[in-house]
Amino acid sequence: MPDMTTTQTITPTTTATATDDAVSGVDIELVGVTKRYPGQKKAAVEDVNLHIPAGQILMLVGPSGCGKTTTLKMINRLIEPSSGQILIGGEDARAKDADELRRHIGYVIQGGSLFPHMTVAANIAMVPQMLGWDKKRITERVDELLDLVGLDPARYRDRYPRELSGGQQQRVGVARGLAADPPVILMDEPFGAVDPITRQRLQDELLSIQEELRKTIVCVTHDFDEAVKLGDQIAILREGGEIAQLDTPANILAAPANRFVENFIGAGSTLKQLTLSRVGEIDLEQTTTATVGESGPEVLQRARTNGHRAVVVLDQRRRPLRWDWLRAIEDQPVISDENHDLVTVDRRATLNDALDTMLVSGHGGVVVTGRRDEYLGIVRIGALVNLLQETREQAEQAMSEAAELERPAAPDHAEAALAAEVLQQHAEVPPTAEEGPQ
Ligand SMILES: Nc1ncnc2c1ncn2[C@@H]1O[C@H](COP(=O)(O)OP(=O)(O)OP(=O)(O)O)[C@@H](O)[C@H]1O
Repeated sequence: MPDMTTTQTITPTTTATATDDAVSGVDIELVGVTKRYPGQKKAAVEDVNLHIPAGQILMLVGPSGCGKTTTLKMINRLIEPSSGQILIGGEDARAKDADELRRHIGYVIQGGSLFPHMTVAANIAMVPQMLGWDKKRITERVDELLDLVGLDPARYRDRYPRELSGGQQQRVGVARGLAADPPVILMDEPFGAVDPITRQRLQDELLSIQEELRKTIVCVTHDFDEAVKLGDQIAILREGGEIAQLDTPANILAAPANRFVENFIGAGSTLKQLTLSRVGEIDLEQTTTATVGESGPEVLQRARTNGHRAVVVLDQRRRPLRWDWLRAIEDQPVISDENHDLVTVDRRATLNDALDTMLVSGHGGVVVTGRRDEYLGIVRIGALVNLLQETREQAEQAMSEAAELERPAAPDHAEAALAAEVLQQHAEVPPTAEEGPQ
């Protein structure tokens, strides 16, 4: 048995232990793993020790060239380690046939990397086909997966990748990674090639899928916010695959282990705290809603009685269509079904995602949706300011405790004050003349 004393172990989080029954992932262990590329003097990855418990997401981040991809690809042996041991579910990965090993490890990369000459269904079905599944089982599985990643099977299964948007291709890539229900999924910059709003959606979807399936996921990203959002734990690597810090996102933000980590996290660690909280975790504000087809004057009266200056218009299935100022309602004898492509956020989005959307909204807030895109409420910048102020107070408390224990200092509270001020200003911006009510 190898010496495990120096292995960095990820402590299971509360969520991981709460529903252990549902975990379909298995443990991964890297023991003294080194990769030396031919002709290179220095090892790309040297003596890495990691233990990723079943059902958790580990995010690998670090500067370019530090060995993230090399570490990831050694797990499914797309890159052969020079030395060390890799255990997946307690079994030695290096003792297995590499092709066989890869059939039981999902692999998702940037852009989905779909085969252009194959339909969506054929792309997803690749591994199940290699595993010899029968046709009926494969067809059912393809449809089930398309549903899971939010694509209507009837509409998309026979399309070719060029007939899909970047985000849809990435969804198919995720479906393909999940196809044979592998316990382990490796992801290399999975959402790197899509626009920020689509990226948020894909991240939210991945979290929702993971809530259900509880795979063991190792994911490389350049985006520290993405690591904070998705990771149960984050490993920050420095050159040679050296682990500068391995911990939960909250702990890394609150107490960076060293100067390298501090620099890597960069400025704005207080604002990054917003990435730790989900929209669904805070009290949503309720505003007046109206349903398409309702009497405009009645809605107007209701909103005025409630003291609201705007109304969220919902379709018959309670999905938000637009956010009208009262002046717009005055022009509608009957509430119209006009769709303004309102940008909403899912309850699983982080407060940071919500802030991005709020800052471009004339309402200083954003509409929040839940299951099946149904309206849940709204969240305003003011609520985030309050949260940051609470975070600052907690940070101050932590700092005084840390000072006693001579631990590294927690987040910079001067920065929190500044951030809160900036947000306060945004919260106070009045609606523009055209948008403004009365
Ligand atoms: N096939 C190869 N042959 C030689 N050296 C390589 C090879 N692949 C990677 N390297 C080197 O190994 C080191 C680690 O590379 P790796 O791709 O794992 O880093 P990374 O952290 O994923 O980088 P990036 O964020 O830029 O993708 C780098 O110095 C790189 O130049």
